[in-house]
Amino acid sequence: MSSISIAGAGAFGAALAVALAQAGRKVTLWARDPAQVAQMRETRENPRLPGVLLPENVTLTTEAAALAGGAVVLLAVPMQALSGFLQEHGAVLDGRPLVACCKGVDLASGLGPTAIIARNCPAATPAVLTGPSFATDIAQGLPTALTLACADPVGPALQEQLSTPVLRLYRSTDTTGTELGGALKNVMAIASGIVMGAGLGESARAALITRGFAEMLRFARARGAEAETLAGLSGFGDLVLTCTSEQSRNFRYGRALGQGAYFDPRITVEGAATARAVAALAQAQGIDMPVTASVAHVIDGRRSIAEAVKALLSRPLKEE
Ligand SMILES: NC(=O)C1=CN([C@@H]2O[C@H](COP(=O)(O)OP(=O)(O)OC[C@H]3O[C@@H](n4cnc5c(N)ncnc54)[C@H](O)[C@@H]3O)[C@@H](O)[C@H]2O)C=CC1
Ligand SMILES: O=C(CO)COP(=O)(O)O
Repeated sequence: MSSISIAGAGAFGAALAVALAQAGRKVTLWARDPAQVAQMRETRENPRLPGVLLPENVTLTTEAAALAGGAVVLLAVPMQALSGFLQEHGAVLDGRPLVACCKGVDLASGLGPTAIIARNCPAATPAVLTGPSFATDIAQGLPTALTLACADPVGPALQEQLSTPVLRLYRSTDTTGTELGGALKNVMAIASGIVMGAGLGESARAALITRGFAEMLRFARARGAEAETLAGLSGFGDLVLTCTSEQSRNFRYGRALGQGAYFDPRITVEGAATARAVAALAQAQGIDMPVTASVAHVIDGRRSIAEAVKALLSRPLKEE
């Protein structure tokens, strides 16, 4: 029985733990907060996944050293926490496959998760697991398909280790395209939420998703990704899911912006920091990213939504 370690016991880390344990894997799930671990040990539930029991073969720990027992380690902390997590604990994790399960671009460095892994754990094999999947769906055992990207020949073995009868992984070697698909779709989900919250209509949302996808493709290709990757689960697939579902936190955050409503700042919204990071990278490299720039402007209060919409609609007419 292969053993899998998961760092980060939020909604996604816990959901993956449930899915993999139910498929017979021995799972070690790490969280930094001793009170949260004590509560999960007692109730066998994760507060973000009410009603879902953590199987017996999930061991809960606050000791990062215990993660080193896994043949594979999944990194399910939020993107902006990944660098700090690996600076603190990378030494015990180095030398094995480290699979980033977070979506975004690090604001401080402009790097994606695989580059953050490589920088902190030079002997590790970086990989990415991402695609259209709400944690609650995975935890309930609903059918889900994800992309597992790894540039190393160990990719097929990882795919086997992390697939289950209901969690179907497709393999890729394009780590750049795969991680950018997951990062950029969150920015578009915020934009989509803004459109709906501001009452701009479903036609405007369809236009936004389509032009947003063109922009995702432009940015990813400029950074060496393959266009086909962006047309897959971790680009198009996750874009469709999060731009159209009220379950998406990025969508709900955008909708609150569009409505001028309050949004709880404790909720993880990966697209906010990523919009800022990508807008800065695109500007520095001369890549046209009007939707991303508008999202960054609105989030930072540099433009009202009305101003952002006016600016987008008054761009010079062009070929599709
Ligand atoms: N929730 C979902 O449906 C899905 C989430 N993801 C991705 O998974 C990643 C994690 O998201 P969620 O689990 O949903 O977030 P969450 O908000 O449910 O949980 C985040 C967890 O990370 C912990 N954490 C925060 N900062 C930390 C740090 N510095 N060191 C260690 N732990 C830290 C928090 O205590 C919390 O337990 C994100 O990148 C998200 O995009 C991917 C697919 C689905
Ligand atoms: O990435 C996700 C689904 O694939 C989850 O989306 P949110 O982070 O917007 O909730």
